[in-house]
Parts: sequence; structure tokens; C-alpha cells
Amino acid sequence: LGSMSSIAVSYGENGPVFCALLPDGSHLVRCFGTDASIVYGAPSRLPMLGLTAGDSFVCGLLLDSDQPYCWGSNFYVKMGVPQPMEEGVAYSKISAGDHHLCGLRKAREKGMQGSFSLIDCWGYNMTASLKFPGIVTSITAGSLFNCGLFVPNQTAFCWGDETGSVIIGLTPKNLRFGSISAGGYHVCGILENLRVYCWGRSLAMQGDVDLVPVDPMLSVVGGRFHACGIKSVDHEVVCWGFRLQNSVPPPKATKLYEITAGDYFTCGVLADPSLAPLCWGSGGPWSIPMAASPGLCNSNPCGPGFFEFRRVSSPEMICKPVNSRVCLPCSNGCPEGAFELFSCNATSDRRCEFNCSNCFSADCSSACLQKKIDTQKLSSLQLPIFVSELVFGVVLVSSVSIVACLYVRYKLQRCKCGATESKSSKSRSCSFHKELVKVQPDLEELKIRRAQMFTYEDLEKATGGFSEESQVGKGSFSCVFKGVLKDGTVVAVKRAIRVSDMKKNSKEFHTELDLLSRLNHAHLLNLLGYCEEGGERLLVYEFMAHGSLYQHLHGKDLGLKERLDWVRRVTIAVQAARGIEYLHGYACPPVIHRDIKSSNILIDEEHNARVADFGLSLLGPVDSSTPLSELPAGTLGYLDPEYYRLHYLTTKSDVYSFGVLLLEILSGRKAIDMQFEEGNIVEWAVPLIKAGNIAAILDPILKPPTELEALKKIATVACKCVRMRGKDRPSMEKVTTALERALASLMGSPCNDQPILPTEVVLGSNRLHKKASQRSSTQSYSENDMIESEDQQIEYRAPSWITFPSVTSSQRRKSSVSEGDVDGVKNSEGRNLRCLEEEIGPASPQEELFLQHNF
Ligand SMILES: Nc1ncnc2c1ncn2[C@@H]1O[C@H](COP(=O)(O)OP(=O)(O)OP(=O)(O)O)[C@@H](O)[C@H]1O
Repeated sequence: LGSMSSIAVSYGENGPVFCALLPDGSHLVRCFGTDASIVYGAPSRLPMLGLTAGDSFVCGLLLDSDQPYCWGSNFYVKMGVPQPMEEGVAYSKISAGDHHLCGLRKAREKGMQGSFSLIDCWGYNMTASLKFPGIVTSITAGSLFNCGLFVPNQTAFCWGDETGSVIIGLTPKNLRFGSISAGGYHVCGILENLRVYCWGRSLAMQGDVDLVPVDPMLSVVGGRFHACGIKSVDHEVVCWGFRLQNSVPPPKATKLYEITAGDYFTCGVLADPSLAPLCWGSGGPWSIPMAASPGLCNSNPCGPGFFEFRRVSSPEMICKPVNSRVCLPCSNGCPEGAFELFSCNATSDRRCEFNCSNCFSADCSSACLQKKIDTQKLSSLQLPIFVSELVFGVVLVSSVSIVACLYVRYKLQRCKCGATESKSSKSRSCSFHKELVKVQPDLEELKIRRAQMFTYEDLEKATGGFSEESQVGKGSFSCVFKGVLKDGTVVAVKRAIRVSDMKKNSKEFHTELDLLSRLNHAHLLNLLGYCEEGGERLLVYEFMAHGSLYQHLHGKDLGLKERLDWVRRVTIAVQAARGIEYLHGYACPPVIHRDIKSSNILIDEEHNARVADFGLSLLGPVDSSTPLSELPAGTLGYLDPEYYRLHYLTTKSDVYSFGVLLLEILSGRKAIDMQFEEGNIVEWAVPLIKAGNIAAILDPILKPPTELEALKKIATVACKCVRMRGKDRPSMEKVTTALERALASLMGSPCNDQPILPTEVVLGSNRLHKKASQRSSTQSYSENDMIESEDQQIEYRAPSWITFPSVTSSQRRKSSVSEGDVDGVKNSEGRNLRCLEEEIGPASPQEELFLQHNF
């Protein structure tokens, strides 16, 4: 609601969110709140000029292109840049109502003639391009309407839905406004004499109603049925209109620079060096750990009555475009009993001070008392501050030196993977083992449950001194060796490469160690043990006799590829899908693998697939204050574009990678293979599959099966997995079911609905055990499904022994359970009654068009 600002708040059924531009010159946006689609969907790398928000969405005006860019989950305002009304237009202002967005075209843009202004709107009942006779300087949006201000006469005009608010009929024709701001069903504006004038319906509502204040105001904003303004005399905030019971009152004796309103709450930026946001009212996010820009960047010099804001505590400029600045309105007058110490000038607001020797008012007494306390505090704190600064300095210098010494010693070690790592190097690493222990997390803390601890010597012996002959593979951060333990167990030993980025290496090692020791599924690679000595980090796994799926599909040995017939390929796909499904749905908390690819699907002695390599897996955000801190990681060609571009990470990112894997299995092509004209497997295969030309994508090395229909179904599933938007992709549960059925039909099962489950693939997961046994029983499908959905609920509710900070894990969980998943759970009862094509329906033509446009 309201006008474009440096801060915006969204509201709606997913909860409130506060978004702000950072005050560091980056123009980047950060959001905090409970609506995961806004918090995680916020573009972390797109600089913006201003923000506006509505019901479950936020939009920003892109700094580089002057186009709006929206994100969130509003049905009518889609994610991305809205479809342009005309090619090449640019916008100077945007404003969002409940379910719509409007943009004021920049003057001198194409299509602007004479003294007309063009405003484009998108969303519920609003999509149109409108022409207004006159120059419009600003726009603001209410629930279902919009208003603007004409120059030079400063009169307001409104358009949109009249029924709810009577805004258009009540708009004052002769009043001149400095600025206006719309709320749910009303508009308030600041007149030339700084008094506020409001019109519309909501402020006349019955209930707890405050009258419009008479104080001169600098700015005003509107909520659903209330309005707030910043008083010109002291920058303090005052609110009026309807208040929900038990809502937090506006802050007292607190100066604010900028305010913005959601439906029943309002937020502002503190007028102190912290620039911290502050919210009041009902339901808002109250604790917002960031600094927010106090206003919009302006390319014109600050006019009379404004001062240029400069951040004293920080050298960074707030505005990136050259010669642009944040202009804030000067305060007006001084409180009673105070005198003007400095008047408002180009770079600072006017300052008032009370004459403490001659106090008459309560304000004066409290201000003078505060001043006295501050002075006393300062002098009494000076000595302890000096002493603690000294101590802190000494401690800091010594700890930095110790860490630097350790780091240099570590760097001096050889960065090598092979066997030639000499004993001396090992003993050297072990010699500072004790020192390292001090700075590394205690392994006990990692709650390792099952994995056995090995000594370096054990593993060195097992692998023949990490000999070249025993090396079976190499990844980005590790080399893998085949080894035989003392008891004869054949193992794979993964030895972390001793790289300079020890921190990253260590993080990946501990992630994998921590995860694998918690997970248990027949199609996940089992961790047997680990070793961490000095700089050495080793993981011990079951040995997978047939290597990776990548080696089979793309290795030099063509015979391997040929032997991987259609049934084997689809069985591997089903098994890998089950492993991932377990990670998403049954591991508690859910795990996002983040690096699903053919080299991470390993094949054991019985040709069963195991999902491996949890080095990049995520359980939840690293810390609640940086929900987007995880930069996209993974492997090119498999990386979910939504995650890559927007850092929006959910279980659907794995679904995307799995879709690429399915295409790889069907076609025998690599995810990215530049020897072909179209090197990207998704770009190449999806149009062919959509055109019904399945034969064109099948691996030419194998004869097409008689049951071509089964492969067609898998290809269709793959297409759905690689959809641009995560929420349009099926969940892994649905993918698994689809693949099971395709496998059944490929194997010539008489009943297509009855999945054939090779016995070895149902080990390891209770749910899968139950599912298989239930399906083989004489129960009807609907009964089975009810039991299955009960199983799911029970497993979801099962207590987890892993505890995470509740806010962050629930946020991550919320973000992971996207619409598709939720639907899947809701509809699970009737699921088998419909065929899969219905279950995973295509995106609507509208959405497809939108996606084509936006990506
Ligand atoms: N348990 C195992 N048994 C047999 N071979 C294995 C095992 N684990 C890994 N390998 C082999 O070692 C290779 C390297 O594995 P690793 O997990 O280190 O890296 P990656 O997944 O291929 O690459 P990256 O680390 O860059 O993602 C695998 O592709 C596989 O061929």
C-alpha cells in the first residue's frame, strides 16, 4: 500500500514482511518476516531505486533498467518483471495495492507527448495503460484504487474501484498537496501548510478511532484502516484511524526518518546513526536486524526545505548513481520552550535546544534531565572504557597473531591428493594437531552417532599408502581411494584435498560427516567412519563396486553404456529418486542435497543406485539473520535457475537437478556437452519432448524399448522437473511414484498402476517397506493411500533428535514445502484415482508465457 519508498511492508495470509534498501550504496534489498516466498525470493543482487509492497508480494524499481521487479506469492502479481505494455518504456515511480502494481512512466519516454502522463498497471482488475492530461509527479496505491499528484497545481486525482472507498468521488478538487499516500480505503495528503487532509471511507469507521491530528506533518502513510505521520516539529510519529485491539502503540519520544504501512502495522527507520527499522501495530515483524536507507535517492539537488542526508558513522555513500542523494525534509519550528540552535542547512536538519536554566514545560525538564544523565554517564564511563579498550586491543592483537601463525603453517604444507604425501608431512600435520584442536570444533559436538573413528595410519595402510593404483575417483575437494580394512571390509576412502581454503574444505567435511551419520536409507551411500588428524580429513564409505552412473553413461568403455539397458537405467532412476525423496520427506529436518548429478549416483555390486556426496547439503539457514547467505553452489548444467538467480533454495532445486539427471539417463548425453550444437541438455531435450518427438532424445546406443510409452512418461516427468519455477515442479514423492509406474510398464507389468518394486530396492526405509507390502496386499487403492498418508503424517510428527533454532528451521521448512508439495499432501487421498498426467499438470499457458518472458 502507499507510495514507493526505501522501505516497504507486505502483509497477507503468509504473514508480514519488512523489506528495505541497504544504506551502503549497494541499493540491494533485504527482507525479514514470515512469508518465505518474499524473504527467500528477494533478489540479493539486483540494485533497486525504491520499493513498494502489497498482499504477499514486494516490488522494486530496478536501478539499472528502470523496470519494476516483483517477487512473493501473490496470484495476480507474478514474480519477475511484468509484461511490458510497450517496448522500451522506463518508469520513475511504482506503487502497489493489495493485488496490483502501477508504474509511472518516466517523462520524455517513448509514448509521452505534450503534457500527458502515462501510467501502466498490472494485476487484479487493473491491467491497463492509462493516459492522464497533465504532468504527474507521484503515484500512490490503495487496496483497489490509485491516486496521483499533478504538477504544477499539486492537485490529486484517483482512479480504480470506487465501490469500496468512494475515493474518486471524494477527491478534493481545489486542495494543493505536497505529497499524498493511500491506505486501504482512504488517502491522506500533506497540504501546503503541512496540515494533513484525509478522504475516503476507513477513517470514519466505528470503533477505536482517533481524529486526524492538527500537527504539521512531514510525511504520511496509510494502512488498511489507519494512517500515521511524522510530525514536522520533532520527527516523532503519530497515528490515527482504526486500531486493532492489543496492537503495539506507536513509539514515543522516538524520531523517525521514513515510515511505511502494511495492513494493520507500520514500520519506520530510526533517525539515529543505527538507521534501524522499528515496527508497531498488529502482527508486524518486530525485530529487524539491519540498517535501512532513510529515503529514496534523488538525482535533483535537495530543494529548499530539504537537507541532504549523510551517514556520519559510515563513509559509504547511500546512493550509487552519480550526483544522486537522499533528501530529507527539514523539521519545522521548535518545541515550546526550546530555541533553534542551528537552522536546517544543506547537510543537516535544524537543531533545537531547551534552555535548562529556565525550564517551564515537562518536555524541557525531561530533556534537560536526560542531558544531565548523559553527561554524568559519559564522564563516569570514560576511564573503564579506556581500560577495556586497551585490554580488548591486546587480546585482539594476540589472537590475530596466533591464528595467522597457524594459517601460515597450514599454507606451507603441500596441497596434494596423491600417495606421494610424505610421512614427514603427516607427522608435521600431526605435530600441530594439538594446536589445531583448539580452533576446530570438537567432534563430540557434531553428534556423530554411528560412524567409527579411524586413525590416519589405519586408512593409510588400507589404501596402500594412498597409492595411485588405489585411487578410484577425484572430485573438486577430494580424492577417492579403494581400501581394505584390517577386518577385510572393502571401503572407499575419501580424502579431502589439502587446499588453501581450509575453512571451506573443513565446512564441507563436517557437513558431510554430520549429515551422513544421521541418515539411513538403502539408496543413500553409507558412511562407515572418519578420520580427522591435523590437516587430514578422511571419510570412509562402503565401496561401490560399479563406480558412478557418470562412468557408465559417459565413460570411455562403450560396453558399460550398452549394458546399462532401459530397465537398469530406469531402476537406477527410481532408486536415486527414493534416496532423494527420503532426504526431502523423511529425514528430519529435511535435507536439500544441492548437488544431484550422475557422478554422485553410485552403483553397488548388485547394480543398485546410491545417492552420494553430501558435501553441499543443507539442513537450514546458517543463521537466521542471513537467510540468503548461501550462495548458489552445485554443478553447472544441473543447477536450478531459480536458486542460481534468486538464491531461492528449496527441495525443488534438487527436483530440477534430478530432472536433468533423468534427461541424461534417457539420452546418454552429458548435462552440458559443447560438442553438440545445443550443448545444454535441457534446452535441447525439452522442446523435442514437448513436440512429442521422444525418439529424437533417446540414447542411440540402445534400441528403443517395445514399451516406448514408459520412456515417454519419464521424459514428461523430466520436463516437469526442469520447469523454471520451483513451485511448478513436482515433489520428489510424485516423481518417484511416476517413475515406479513407468518402470512397471517398461517391465511389462499387466497392471500399469501396480508398481513393480525389485525386492532389493525397498530396503532401508520403513515407509517404502510399508508402501510395498501394502500395495501387494489385497487392499483397495484408496485404502492403501489413506494408510500411506497416515504413515506420512506419523513420520512427519516423529520427534527429531536434531534440534535447530526454531525460527530458522521452520522458515527453511516453510520455504521447502512449496505449493506443489502442499497440494500433494492435501490431495493424497484421491491421488491414485487420477493418472499421473493429471497429477502433474502442465503450467497454465499464461504462466508459461510469463516464464518465457521472464527467464
Ligand atoms: N563409495 C565409493 N565407491 C566407489 N567409488 C566412489 C565412491 N565414492 C566416490 N567414488 C568415485 O569417486 C569419484 C569422485 O567422488 P567425489 O564424491 O569426491 O566427487 P564428485 O562428486 O565426482 O565431484 P564433486 O566433488 O566435484 O562434486 C566419483 O565420481 C566416483 O567415481
